[in-house]
Amino acid sequence: MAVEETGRETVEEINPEKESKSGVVMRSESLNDQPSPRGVLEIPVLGSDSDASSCSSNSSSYSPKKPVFQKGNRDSYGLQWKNIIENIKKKSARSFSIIPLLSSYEISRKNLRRKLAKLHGSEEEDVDIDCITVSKPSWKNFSYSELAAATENFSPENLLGKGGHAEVYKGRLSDGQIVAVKKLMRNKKEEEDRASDFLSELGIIAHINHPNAAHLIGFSIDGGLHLVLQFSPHGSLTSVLFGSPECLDWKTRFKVAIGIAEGLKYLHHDCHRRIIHRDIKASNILLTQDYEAQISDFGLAKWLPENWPHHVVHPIEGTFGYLAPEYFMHGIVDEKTDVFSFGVLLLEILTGRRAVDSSRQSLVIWAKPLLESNSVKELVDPRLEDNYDPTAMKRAMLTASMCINHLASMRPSMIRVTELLKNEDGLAEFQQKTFGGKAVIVDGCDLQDYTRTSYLNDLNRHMQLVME
Ligand SMILES: Nc1ncnc2c1ncn2[C@@H]1O[C@H](COP(=O)(O)OP(=O)(O)OP(=O)(O)O)[C@@H](O)[C@H]1O
Repeated sequence: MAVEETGRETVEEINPEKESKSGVVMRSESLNDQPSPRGVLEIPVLGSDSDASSCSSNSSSYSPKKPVFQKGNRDSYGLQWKNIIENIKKKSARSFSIIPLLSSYEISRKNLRRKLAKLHGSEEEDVDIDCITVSKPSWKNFSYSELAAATENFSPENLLGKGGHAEVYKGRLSDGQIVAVKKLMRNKKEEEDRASDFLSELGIIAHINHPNAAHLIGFSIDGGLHLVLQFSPHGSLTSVLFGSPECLDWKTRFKVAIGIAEGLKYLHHDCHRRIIHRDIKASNILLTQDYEAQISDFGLAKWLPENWPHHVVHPIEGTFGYLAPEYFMHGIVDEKTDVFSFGVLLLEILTGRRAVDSSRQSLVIWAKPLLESNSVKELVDPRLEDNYDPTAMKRAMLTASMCINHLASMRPSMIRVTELLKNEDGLAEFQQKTFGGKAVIVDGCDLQDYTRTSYLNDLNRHMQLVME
């Protein structure tokens, strides 16, 4: 069953993002580091299932766990979640001029009840969603004054970064903890849409718990919408990879690549409902003190119930250069959309080149022939010189090749990607054979499909549309 989702048709047009004739909301953030606003949220406020699913792990010793559905147990977590929603509803009623949240809340509860009934194979009326709670540590509900004090009144000196719909400030809480405060900006977007975006991001980020995913500390709905996140001292991968005169060494690059792969594997395979991030890119990868990669910015993320092979969304949002062909051509969203973006990100890590360079050349288009001819030296970031592990580099190149396959079905799952990168099953299954002097990957990839130029044609056509 494919689920067609037609989000609101409003699209912001703030440079460098623009809506193409094909109805695609594009970001060209790799051209510069301008904000990349987004226009639409497709996840219903509460019917997003976000209140009914959980994925947890212990960050010190991670072991994926399925969520615990506890019927009839209105414990603190259930109440807390309910209170958040109620609070935002109240705030919305007070400070937002338009309040469809109340009605959409009821509709979403209905949706959730229906979906759960389907999953449980029971009648809709039988499912009591009020009683579905999950075990999870609590997050703090901050007041505006606490966050203002922590960030010195959101002073520009504490500004860590600015995205399309948020400003992120460094802050010190009263107990001394250093945090990142993500403040949703008031832009062209309707207030109600921002509240929905906030709930959607909160709903997902609050339910994930993995060393390679951003960690939520709390939130605030006082004086604006804020997420309080663990602070990442090295900022984003963009700044470390492209914005620093120092060359990121190979070992760290490879560790970051594996971390992102592990984080995506967790989102796709270890959560009760699969989570598709939809905006995997270098600026959404944060780095901890010891360069552990953390996937952040779940503003576009979507839940995908087990019996839904994919979503079909419109309009299409994302960042130019990272989008899979089936997504930008047809709006199809599933795990393989993220796998493609991961492939592009992996190429950025290997080559030191951006997904789209200053002359608007796509990294995928540039790298494909080099990957096919196994031209390691031409492909690898020249700043690395010869300081890399050639075997690991080869594995990474092969993995990237597979991830950017234009056919979604040919791309590996993130489980396979982590195995490949970590060489868990050796390179045997994944050898190269030489055909007419060309090295070609033969890991289940159809040779003809792999070497077809249709992706390049699609991408070129798409690029023309976007740039028009
Ligand atoms: N926890 C954090 N620690 C340190 N820096 C952070 C943190 N979170 C975000 N940042 C910085 O702020 C920038 C913007 O954050 P984020 O991507 O969440 O905003 P956004 O508006 O959602 O972006 P987008 O345009 O992708 O939607 C990041 O690229 C990063 O540089």
